[in-house]
Amino acid sequence: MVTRTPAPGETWSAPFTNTPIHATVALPGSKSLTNRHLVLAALSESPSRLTGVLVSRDTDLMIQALTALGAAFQRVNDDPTVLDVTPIRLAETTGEITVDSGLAGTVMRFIPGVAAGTQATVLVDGDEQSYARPMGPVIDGLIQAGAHISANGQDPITTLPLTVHGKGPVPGGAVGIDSGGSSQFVSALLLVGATFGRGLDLRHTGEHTPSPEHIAMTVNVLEAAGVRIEHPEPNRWMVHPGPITATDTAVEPDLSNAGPYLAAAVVTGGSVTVPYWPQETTQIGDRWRDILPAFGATVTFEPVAGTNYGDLTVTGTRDATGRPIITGGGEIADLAELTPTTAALALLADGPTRLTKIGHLRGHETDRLTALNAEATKLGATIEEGLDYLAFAGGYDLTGATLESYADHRMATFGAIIGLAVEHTVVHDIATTAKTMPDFPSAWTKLAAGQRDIRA
Ligand SMILES: O=C(O)C1=C[C@@H](OP(=O)(O)O)[C@@H](O)[C@H](O)C1
Ligand SMILES: C=C(OP(=O)(O)O)C(=O)O
Repeated sequence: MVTRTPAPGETWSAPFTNTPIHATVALPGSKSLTNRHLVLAALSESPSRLTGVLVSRDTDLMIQALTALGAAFQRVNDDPTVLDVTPIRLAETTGEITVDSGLAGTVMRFIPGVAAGTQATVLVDGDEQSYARPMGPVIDGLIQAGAHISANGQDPITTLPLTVHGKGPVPGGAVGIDSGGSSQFVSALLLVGATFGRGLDLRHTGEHTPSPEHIAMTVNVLEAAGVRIEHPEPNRWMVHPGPITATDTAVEPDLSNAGPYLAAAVVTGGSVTVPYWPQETTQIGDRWRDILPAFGATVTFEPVAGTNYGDLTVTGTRDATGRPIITGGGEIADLAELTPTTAALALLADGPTRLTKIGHLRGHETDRLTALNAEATKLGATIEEGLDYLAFAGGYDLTGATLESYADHRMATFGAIIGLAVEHTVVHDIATTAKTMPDFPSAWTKLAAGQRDIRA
């Protein structure tokens, strides 16, 4: 099947089907793991090889940023998913450098700490929309640790663009920040803590830390790279100073991006299998195993003996007439980046769903609570938007509409899921999925057309 990739900004008629989808979908590498491994490989004492690297806008931006700071990435056999990484020599990185973060939270939050240890002046900028994303606590934390950062007179610094004045190893020590706005503030500091002279004793001073899975992921990859890190009490992490020794690593498939494909099984009453699903993982996307049954789906897992992976299969339910049955999801908390996909299911469900503890999503690629409310209204649904929750009554009679993406890959895939079940749904700027899944429009079109083997 020939499918044309829509250009940025183009509208895209989301494919609709009333035939149950049955497919196996092979997913590319995890964005969150790829960008953590890239940073640690670049800060490592010795070279390493990464396989299963995600090729997307966010990961390209990370590679470009680390290259600008002195790392080198060599494709093996011309394969962009296999990279040999030559680390940065921080003391030899000098001059004036500009880093483009695009709209990537991982780049804008993780790079300033790396830049602080160089001898260069590093301007960290991004898309205009990135200026709305919170940066304050991570910059404050780096300054507390002794880094030198300025931002055109902003005091305190709260947003991009900003300039890091690298002056060699950051002294480090005790740091306290409120990471309620994003788990990436904690992750960013932990990732570079071992390069600080005294290491890092980090406390989160606020109440709620969003996305605890992503912090666990950071701790996990640091430990795999030989960094000693302690978590003596909730909201406190101690990183010992010392070398980072990244090893050759295979990146797990992106379980968050599995979401829309698995949701396709639920909304059509079909079944979708994702191979290479890790048996043990820190990815938040592993929560689909619990979330999708709440909407009435069945989830099975077939481990592949002797490996850390297996086949995860999600099967939707249909009534006697063949109509897909989606039950209300009930109350689900702390979904972070899984929220837009889950919201699509909640809009298509017969019963109520309440998504709570998602207030910090107002600082994601767009204000996702406002965006989901606006797009639900266009489809004919009335939902309740609280400061940090969304409530869906369910049983809506949705009508097709032109949905906005807001430069947000997950709002674009939200539109695609709705379109599978609601005829005449159009998604504006589906190409924004390139942030983490450049092949999404063509893979989704093939899926909807009944192709059984999909490479996403
Ligand atoms: O560290 C990471 O890789 C991420 C952390 C989370 O950020 P928040 O804690 O801001 O939700 C998540 O939503 C984002 O997609 C990726
Ligand atoms: C919040 C997200 O991304 P970022 O890494 O840019 O924060 C996301 O992918 O849903």
